[in-house]
Amino acid sequence: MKEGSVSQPVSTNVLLTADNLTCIREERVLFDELSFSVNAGDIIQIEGPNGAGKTSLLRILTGLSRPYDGRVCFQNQPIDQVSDEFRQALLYLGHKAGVKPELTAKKNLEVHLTLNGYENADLLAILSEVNLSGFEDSLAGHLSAGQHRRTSLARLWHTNAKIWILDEPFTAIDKRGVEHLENKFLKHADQGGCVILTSHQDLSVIPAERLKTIRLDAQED
Ligand SMILES: Nc1ncnc2c1ncn2[C@@H]1O[C@H](COP(=O)(O)OP(=O)(O)OP(=O)(O)O)[C@@H](O)[C@H]1O
Repeated sequence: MKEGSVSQPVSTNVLLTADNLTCIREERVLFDELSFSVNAGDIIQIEGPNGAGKTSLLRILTGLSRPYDGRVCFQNQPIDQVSDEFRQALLYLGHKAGVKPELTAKKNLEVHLTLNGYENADLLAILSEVNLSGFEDSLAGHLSAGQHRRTSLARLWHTNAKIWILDEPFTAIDKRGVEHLENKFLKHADQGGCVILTSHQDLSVIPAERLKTIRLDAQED
C-alpha cells in the first residue's frame, strides 16, 4: 500500500446492489432511480400491484434485461464485468416455472442440476423435500399446477448459489408448502445467502423484522 493511502473498508456482506435503476416499458416509467443493497442474510419481498414492474426489476437484477439507466453490482462489481462469478452465485426462478412438460419431474430436476454442474445429486430425496414422492416419474405436463411449481422449486434444495431471485415462488403452492418454503428461505439467509422474491401474499413464518420490503407503485395512465 502506498504511504499515506487509506484502505477502504470493503463490506463482504453486500451481495447485490441496485444503483439508481430506471426502467421504462412502452414509454411508461415503471421505476426511477431505484437504489438498494442486498446483504447476506437478507430476505427481500418486492411488492406492488399487477403491472408495477416487479418481474421487470427481477429480470434486471439477474442481468436478463438491461435497465434504461443505472446498474446492478455483484459484490460491488458491475454484473457484466463478473458474469461468470455472478452466474454461479445466482439461482433465478422465473414466474413461468421453467419446467419442460414432456419430461418427468425427476428428469427435469436432473437436467437442471447437470446443466449447472451438480453431479450425483439424490434426486428422490430432493423431490421428497418438495412433497413429490410418488410423482418422480410423472410427466411434468400431467402434474397439478402446484406440483408443477414444486418441480421447479426443488432446485432450491440442491444449490450452492447464494443469491436466490424468485418470481412468485408461492403461486399454486398450498399453505403447508408455503410454510416449508419460508423456512427454507430463513435457513438459506441464516447461512449467509439472500432471497429476493415477489409475492402477492403475506408471509406467515418469516418474522416481520427479518423481512425487508421494496414497494413499487401502480403505474398511472
Ligand atoms: N419486454 C417488455 N416489453 C414491453 N412491455 C413490457 C415488457 N416487459 C414488461 N412490460 C410491461 O411492463 C409492465 C410491468 O410488467 P411486469 O411484468 O414487470 O409487472 P409485475 O409487477 O411483475 O406484474 P404482475 O404482478 O402482474 O406479475 C407491464 O405493463 C408490462 O406489459
